[in-house]
Amino acid sequence: MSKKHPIISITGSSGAGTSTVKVAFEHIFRRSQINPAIVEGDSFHRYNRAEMRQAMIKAEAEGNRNFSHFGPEANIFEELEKQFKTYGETGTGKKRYYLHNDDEAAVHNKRLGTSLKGGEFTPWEDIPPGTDLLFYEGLHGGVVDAKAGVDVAKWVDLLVGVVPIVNLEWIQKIQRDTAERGYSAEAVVDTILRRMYDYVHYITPQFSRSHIDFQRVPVVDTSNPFIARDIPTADESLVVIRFRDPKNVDFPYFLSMINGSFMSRPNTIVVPGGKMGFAMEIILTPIIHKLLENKKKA
Ligand SMILES: Nc1ncnc2c1ncn2[C@@H]1O[C@H](COP(=O)(O)OP(=O)(O)OP(=O)(O)O)[C@@H](O)[C@H]1O
Ligand SMILES: O=C(CO)[C@H](O)[C@H](O)COP(=O)(O)O
Repeated sequence: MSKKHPIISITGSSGAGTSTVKVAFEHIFRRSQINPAIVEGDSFHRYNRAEMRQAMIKAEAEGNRNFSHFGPEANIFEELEKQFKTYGETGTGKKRYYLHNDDEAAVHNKRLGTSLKGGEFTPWEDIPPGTDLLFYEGLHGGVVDAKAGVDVAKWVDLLVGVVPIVNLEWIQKIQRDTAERGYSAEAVVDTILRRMYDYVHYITPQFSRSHIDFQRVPVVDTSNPFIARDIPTADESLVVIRFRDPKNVDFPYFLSMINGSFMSRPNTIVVPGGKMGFAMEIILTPIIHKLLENKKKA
Protein backbone atom coordinates (compact mmCIF):
# COMPACT_ATOMS: atom_id res chain seq x y z
CA MET A 1 0.00 0.00 0.00
CA SER A 2 1.32 3.43 -0.87
CA LYS A 3 -0.13 6.79 0.09
CA LYS A 4 2.14 8.62 -2.32
CA HIS A 5 1.62 6.41 -5.39
CA PRO A 6 -1.69 4.54 -5.03
CA ILE A 7 -2.52 1.36 -6.92
CA ILE A 8 -6.00 0.31 -8.05
CA SER A 9 -6.47 -3.26 -9.29
CA ILE A 10 -9.45 -4.62 -11.17
CA THR A 11 -9.17 -8.34 -11.09
CA GLY A 12 -11.26 -11.08 -12.65
CA SER A 13 -11.11 -14.27 -14.64
CA SER A 14 -10.92 -14.39 -18.43
CA GLY A 15 -14.31 -13.30 -19.77
CA ALA A 16 -15.40 -11.81 -16.46
CA GLY A 17 -15.58 -8.36 -17.99
CA THR A 18 -12.54 -6.56 -16.56
CA SER A 19 -11.78 -4.90 -19.92
CA THR A 20 -15.41 -3.77 -20.06
CA VAL A 21 -15.25 -2.42 -16.51
CA LYS A 22 -12.07 -0.54 -17.42
CA VAL A 23 -14.32 1.77 -19.45
CA ALA A 24 -16.26 2.81 -16.30
CA PHE A 25 -12.91 3.67 -14.71
CA GLU A 26 -11.81 5.63 -17.76
CA HIS A 27 -14.96 7.78 -17.33
CA ILE A 28 -14.08 8.42 -13.70
CA PHE A 29 -10.48 9.28 -14.58
CA ARG A 30 -11.54 11.64 -17.39
CA ARG A 31 -14.19 13.45 -15.34
CA SER A 32 -11.88 13.82 -12.35
CA GLN A 33 -8.88 14.79 -14.51
CA ILE A 34 -6.86 11.88 -13.16
CA ASN A 35 -3.85 10.73 -15.19
CA PRO A 36 -3.43 6.96 -14.59
CA ALA A 37 -0.61 4.61 -15.57
CA ILE A 38 -2.63 1.74 -17.09
CA VAL A 39 -1.15 -1.75 -16.82
CA GLU A 40 -2.77 -4.75 -18.53
CA GLY A 41 -2.54 -8.05 -16.70
CA ASP A 42 -1.92 -10.06 -19.87
CA SER A 43 1.40 -8.27 -20.30
CA PHE A 44 2.62 -10.38 -17.36
CA HIS A 45 2.12 -13.66 -19.24
CA ARG A 46 5.45 -15.51 -19.26
CA TYR A 47 5.21 -16.66 -22.90
CA ASN A 48 4.02 -15.31 -26.21
CA ARG A 49 1.37 -17.41 -27.99
CA ALA A 50 3.81 -19.61 -29.93
CA GLU A 51 5.97 -20.22 -26.85
CA MET A 52 2.85 -20.92 -24.79
CA ARG A 53 1.77 -23.64 -27.26
CA GLN A 54 5.20 -25.27 -27.00
CA ALA A 55 5.24 -25.00 -23.21
CA MET A 56 1.78 -26.57 -23.06
CA ILE A 57 2.80 -29.49 -25.30
CA LYS A 58 5.87 -30.06 -23.09
CA ALA A 59 3.77 -29.89 -19.92
CA GLU A 60 1.24 -32.40 -21.35
CA ALA A 61 4.05 -34.75 -22.31
CA GLU A 62 5.17 -34.61 -18.69
CA GLY A 63 1.64 -35.46 -17.53
CA ASN A 64 0.58 -31.94 -16.53
CA ARG A 65 -2.85 -31.28 -18.07
CA ASN A 66 -3.41 -28.12 -16.02
CA PHE A 67 -0.75 -25.86 -17.45
CA SER A 68 -2.61 -22.59 -17.99
CA HIS A 69 -2.64 -18.80 -18.22
CA PHE A 70 -4.29 -18.71 -14.79
CA GLY A 71 -1.32 -20.13 -12.88
CA PRO A 72 2.25 -19.27 -11.85
CA GLU A 73 4.05 -21.33 -14.53
CA ALA A 74 2.61 -19.24 -17.35
CA ASN A 75 2.88 -15.82 -15.70
CA ILE A 76 5.66 -13.73 -14.18
CA PHE A 77 3.94 -13.06 -10.84
CA GLU A 78 7.29 -12.06 -9.32
CA GLU A 79 7.65 -9.27 -11.91
CA LEU A 80 4.07 -8.15 -11.30
CA GLU A 81 4.77 -7.86 -7.58
CA LYS A 82 8.01 -6.00 -8.34
CA GLN A 83 6.08 -3.65 -10.63
CA PHE A 84 3.54 -2.80 -7.91
CA LYS A 85 6.25 -2.38 -5.27
CA THR A 86 8.33 -0.11 -7.52
CA TYR A 87 5.35 2.01 -8.52
CA GLY A 88 4.24 2.34 -4.89
CA GLU A 89 7.71 3.51 -3.91
CA THR A 90 8.68 5.67 -6.87
CA GLY A 91 5.65 6.25 -9.13
CA THR A 92 7.52 4.67 -12.05
CA GLY A 93 7.95 1.22 -13.61
CA LYS A 94 7.70 -0.67 -16.89
CA LYS A 95 4.77 -1.69 -19.07
CA ARG A 96 4.18 -3.68 -22.24
CA TYR A 97 1.17 -5.11 -24.09
CA TYR A 98 0.15 -8.65 -25.04
CA LEU A 99 -1.38 -8.34 -28.52
CA HIS A 100 -4.43 -10.61 -28.72
CA ASN A 101 -4.97 -10.16 -32.44
CA ASP A 102 -3.63 -8.38 -35.51
CA ASP A 103 -5.98 -5.41 -34.98
CA GLU A 104 -4.47 -4.77 -31.56
CA ALA A 105 -1.01 -5.28 -33.09
CA ALA A 106 -1.70 -2.70 -35.82
CA VAL A 107 -2.44 0.00 -33.21
CA HIS A 108 0.89 -0.57 -31.46
CA ASN A 109 2.86 -1.08 -34.68
CA LYS A 110 1.75 2.37 -35.77
CA ARG A 111 2.79 3.88 -32.44
CA LEU A 112 6.12 2.03 -32.18
CA GLY A 113 7.11 1.57 -35.84
CA THR A 114 7.25 -2.22 -35.31
CA SER A 115 5.81 -5.17 -37.26
CA LEU A 116 4.46 -7.28 -34.40
CA LYS A 117 1.67 -9.83 -34.90
CA GLY A 118 -1.23 -11.08 -32.76
CA GLY A 119 0.09 -13.32 -29.99
CA GLU A 120 3.28 -11.29 -29.42
CA PHE A 121 4.34 -8.73 -26.81
CA THR A 122 5.36 -5.16 -27.41
CA PRO A 123 8.77 -4.30 -25.94
CA TRP A 124 8.84 -3.07 -22.31
CA GLU A 125 8.47 0.72 -22.10
CA ASP A 126 8.94 3.10 -19.19
CA ILE A 127 5.80 4.32 -17.44
CA PRO A 128 6.05 8.08 -17.97
CA PRO A 129 6.72 10.09 -14.80
CA GLY A 130 3.96 12.20 -13.23
CA THR A 131 1.03 9.77 -13.26
CA ASP A 132 -1.51 10.09 -10.42
CA LEU A 133 -2.00 6.39 -9.75
CA LEU A 134 -1.42 2.92 -11.23
CA PHE A 135 -4.48 1.19 -12.66
CA TYR A 136 -4.14 -2.58 -13.24
CA GLU A 137 -6.77 -4.59 -15.10
CA GLY A 138 -6.46 -8.33 -15.51
CA LEU A 139 -6.35 -11.81 -14.07
CA HIS A 140 -4.00 -11.44 -11.12
CA GLY A 141 -4.36 -8.01 -9.51
CA GLY A 142 -4.71 -9.58 -6.06
CA VAL A 143 -2.82 -12.84 -6.50
CA VAL A 144 -0.79 -14.59 -3.80
CA ASP A 145 1.54 -17.50 -4.52
CA ALA A 146 2.64 -18.57 -1.07
CA LYS A 147 4.94 -21.30 -2.40
CA ALA A 148 6.94 -18.80 -4.44
CA GLY A 149 6.75 -16.10 -1.76
CA VAL A 150 4.81 -13.75 -4.05
CA ASP A 151 2.16 -11.40 -2.67
CA VAL A 152 0.79 -8.95 -5.22
CA ALA A 153 -2.30 -8.08 -3.12
CA LYS A 154 -0.35 -6.45 -0.33
CA TRP A 155 0.73 -3.53 -2.56
CA VAL A 156 -2.80 -2.71 -3.72
CA ASP A 157 -4.75 0.20 -2.22
CA LEU A 158 -8.10 -0.58 -3.84
CA LEU A 159 -8.75 -4.13 -5.06
CA VAL A 160 -11.98 -4.58 -7.03
CA GLY A 161 -13.23 -8.03 -8.08
CA VAL A 162 -15.28 -8.44 -11.25
CA VAL A 163 -16.96 -11.80 -10.91
CA PRO A 164 -20.03 -12.83 -12.87
CA ILE A 165 -21.49 -16.14 -11.76
CA VAL A 166 -19.47 -18.81 -13.47
CA ASN A 167 -22.03 -19.81 -16.15
CA LEU A 168 -22.18 -16.20 -17.29
CA GLU A 169 -18.40 -15.89 -17.21
CA TRP A 170 -18.11 -18.91 -19.50
CA ILE A 171 -20.81 -17.63 -21.87
CA GLN A 172 -18.98 -14.29 -22.07
CA LYS A 173 -15.64 -15.96 -22.66
CA ILE A 174 -16.95 -18.33 -25.34
CA GLN A 175 -18.75 -15.53 -27.20
CA ARG A 176 -15.78 -13.12 -27.04
CA ASP A 177 -13.06 -15.67 -27.94
CA THR A 178 -15.02 -17.06 -30.90
CA ALA A 179 -16.17 -13.65 -32.18
CA GLU A 180 -13.03 -11.59 -31.62
CA ARG A 181 -10.08 -13.90 -31.08
CA GLY A 182 -10.60 -16.49 -33.78
CA TYR A 183 -11.01 -19.59 -31.58
CA SER A 184 -13.53 -22.41 -32.13
CA ALA A 185 -16.10 -23.02 -29.35
CA GLU A 186 -14.45 -26.43 -28.72
CA ALA A 187 -11.03 -24.84 -28.27
CA VAL A 188 -12.45 -22.37 -25.74
CA VAL A 189 -14.16 -25.14 -23.75
CA ASP A 190 -10.88 -27.06 -23.75
CA THR A 191 -9.12 -23.97 -22.36
CA ILE A 192 -11.76 -23.56 -19.64
CA LEU A 193 -11.26 -27.19 -18.58
CA ARG A 194 -7.47 -26.97 -18.59
CA ARG A 195 -7.57 -23.81 -16.45
CA MET A 196 -9.87 -25.21 -13.77
CA TYR A 197 -7.14 -26.20 -11.28
CA ASP A 198 -5.49 -22.78 -11.45
CA TYR A 199 -8.90 -21.09 -11.45
CA VAL A 200 -9.63 -22.58 -8.05
CA HIS A 201 -6.14 -22.05 -6.61
CA TYR A 202 -5.11 -18.66 -8.01
CA ILE A 203 -8.16 -16.80 -9.38
CA THR A 204 -11.01 -17.26 -6.88
CA PRO A 205 -8.95 -16.71 -3.67
CA GLN A 206 -8.41 -13.15 -4.85
CA PHE A 207 -12.07 -12.37 -4.17
CA SER A 208 -11.55 -12.93 -0.45
CA ARG A 209 -8.92 -10.20 -0.52
CA SER A 210 -10.85 -7.68 -2.64
CA HIS A 211 -12.30 -4.55 -1.03
CA ILE A 212 -15.37 -4.58 -3.29
CA ASP A 213 -16.76 -7.25 -5.63
CA PHE A 214 -19.17 -6.66 -8.50
CA GLN A 215 -20.94 -9.93 -9.34
CA ARG A 216 -23.27 -9.97 -12.34
CA VAL A 217 -26.07 -12.53 -11.93
CA PRO A 218 -28.38 -13.29 -14.86
CA VAL A 219 -32.10 -13.70 -14.24
CA VAL A 220 -32.56 -15.81 -17.36
CA ASP A 221 -31.71 -19.48 -17.75
CA THR A 222 -27.98 -20.02 -18.33
CA SER A 223 -27.97 -23.64 -17.23
CA ASN A 224 -26.07 -24.84 -20.30
CA PRO A 225 -23.49 -22.13 -20.95
CA PHE A 226 -21.90 -24.21 -23.72
CA ILE A 227 -24.85 -23.87 -26.07
CA ALA A 228 -25.93 -20.34 -25.14
CA ARG A 229 -26.17 -18.13 -28.20
CA ASP A 230 -26.28 -14.72 -26.53
CA ILE A 231 -24.81 -13.00 -23.52
CA PRO A 232 -27.72 -12.10 -21.19
CA THR A 233 -28.35 -8.37 -21.54
CA ALA A 234 -28.08 -5.74 -18.81
CA ASP A 235 -31.89 -5.85 -18.44
CA GLU A 236 -31.67 -9.60 -17.90
CA SER A 237 -29.27 -9.33 -14.98
CA LEU A 238 -28.67 -7.95 -11.52
CA VAL A 239 -25.38 -6.90 -10.00
CA VAL A 240 -24.53 -7.97 -6.46
CA ILE A 241 -22.03 -5.55 -4.89
CA ARG A 242 -20.27 -6.76 -1.76
CA PHE A 243 -18.11 -4.57 0.51
CA ARG A 244 -15.49 -6.27 2.64
CA ASP A 245 -15.64 -3.51 5.23
CA PRO A 246 -19.11 -1.95 5.29
CA LYS A 247 -18.42 0.34 8.28
CA ASN A 248 -17.96 3.60 6.40
CA VAL A 249 -20.14 2.79 3.41
CA ASP A 250 -23.05 5.19 2.88
CA PHE A 251 -25.66 2.60 1.83
CA PRO A 252 -28.67 4.95 2.30
CA TYR A 253 -27.07 7.34 -0.23
CA PHE A 254 -26.49 4.55 -2.78
CA LEU A 255 -30.05 3.25 -2.27
CA SER A 256 -31.48 6.72 -2.90
CA MET A 257 -29.30 7.31 -5.98
CA ILE A 258 -29.68 3.93 -7.70
CA ASN A 259 -33.23 3.28 -8.81
CA GLY A 260 -34.35 -0.30 -8.14
CA SER A 261 -31.51 -1.13 -5.74
CA PHE A 262 -31.90 -3.01 -2.46
CA MET A 263 -29.79 -4.49 0.34
CA SER A 264 -29.56 -8.30 0.48
CA ARG A 265 -27.11 -8.44 3.41
CA PRO A 266 -25.67 -5.80 5.73
CA ASN A 267 -22.60 -5.51 3.48
CA THR A 268 -24.29 -6.17 0.12
CA ILE A 269 -26.33 -3.98 -2.21
CA VAL A 270 -28.05 -5.32 -5.35
CA VAL A 271 -28.60 -3.08 -8.38
CA PRO A 272 -30.30 -3.63 -11.75
CA GLY A 273 -27.82 -4.79 -14.45
CA GLY A 274 -28.23 -1.61 -16.48
CA LYS A 275 -27.03 0.44 -13.51
CA MET A 276 -23.68 -1.33 -13.16
CA GLY A 277 -21.60 1.44 -14.76
CA PHE A 278 -23.45 4.13 -12.83
CA ALA A 279 -23.14 2.19 -9.55
CA MET A 280 -19.41 1.80 -10.14
CA GLU A 281 -19.02 5.51 -10.73
CA ILE A 282 -20.91 6.64 -7.63
CA ILE A 283 -19.35 3.99 -5.37
CA LEU A 284 -15.78 4.23 -6.61
CA THR A 285 -15.37 7.95 -7.36
CA PRO A 286 -15.27 9.05 -3.68
CA ILE A 287 -12.87 6.21 -2.83
CA ILE A 288 -10.53 7.24 -5.64
CA HIS A 289 -10.74 10.90 -4.58
CA LYS A 290 -9.82 9.89 -1.04
CA LEU A 291 -6.75 8.01 -2.32
CA LEU A 292 -5.70 11.15 -4.19
CA GLU A 293 -6.29 13.41 -1.16
CA ASN A 294 -4.07 11.12 0.90
CA LYS A 295 -1.49 11.24 -1.89
CA LYS A 296 -1.39 15.04 -1.67
CA LYS A 297 -0.85 14.85 2.09
CA ALA A 298 1.87 12.15 1.89
N1 LIG B 1 -21.69 -6.20 -18.07
C1 LIG B 1 -21.66 -6.81 -19.25
N2 LIG B 1 -22.79 -6.94 -19.99
C2 LIG B 1 -22.78 -7.57 -21.18
N3 LIG B 1 -21.70 -8.13 -21.72
C3 LIG B 1 -20.56 -8.04 -21.04
C4 LIG B 1 -20.47 -7.39 -19.76
N4 LIG B 1 -19.19 -7.49 -19.32
C5 LIG B 1 -18.52 -8.16 -20.28
N5 LIG B 1 -19.33 -8.48 -21.30
C6 LIG B 1 -18.93 -9.18 -22.52
O1 LIG B 1 -18.20 -10.33 -22.13
C7 LIG B 1 -17.07 -10.55 -22.98
C8 LIG B 1 -15.82 -10.61 -22.13
O2 LIG B 1 -15.62 -9.35 -21.51
P1 LIG B 1 -14.17 -8.71 -21.40
O3 LIG B 1 -13.45 -8.78 -22.71
O4 LIG B 1 -14.34 -7.38 -20.73
O5 LIG B 1 -13.52 -9.77 -20.38
P2 LIG B 1 -12.12 -9.77 -19.68
O6 LIG B 1 -12.41 -10.04 -18.26
O7 LIG B 1 -11.38 -8.52 -19.98
O8 LIG B 1 -11.42 -11.01 -20.36
P3 LIG B 1 -9.84 -11.28 -20.67
O9 LIG B 1 -9.15 -11.18 -19.36
O10 LIG B 1 -9.81 -12.66 -21.24
O11 LIG B 1 -9.40 -10.23 -21.66
C9 LIG B 1 -17.07 -9.39 -23.98
O12 LIG B 1 -17.66 -9.86 -25.17
C10 LIG B 1 -17.93 -8.33 -23.33
O13 LIG B 1 -18.57 -7.52 -24.28
O1 LIG C 1 -6.67 -15.40 -20.11
C1 LIG C 1 -6.55 -14.52 -20.88
C2 LIG C 1 -6.42 -13.12 -20.58
O2 LIG C 1 -7.10 -12.58 -19.60
C3 LIG C 1 -6.45 -14.78 -22.28
O3 LIG C 1 -7.20 -15.87 -22.60
C4 LIG C 1 -5.01 -14.97 -22.64
O4 LIG C 1 -4.36 -13.72 -22.65
C5 LIG C 1 -5.09 -15.60 -23.96
O5 LIG C 1 -4.06 -15.58 -24.77
P1 LIG C 1 -4.27 -16.18 -26.25
O6 LIG C 1 -5.07 -15.13 -26.98
O7 LIG C 1 -2.89 -16.34 -26.76
O8 LIG C 1 -5.04 -17.44 -26.12
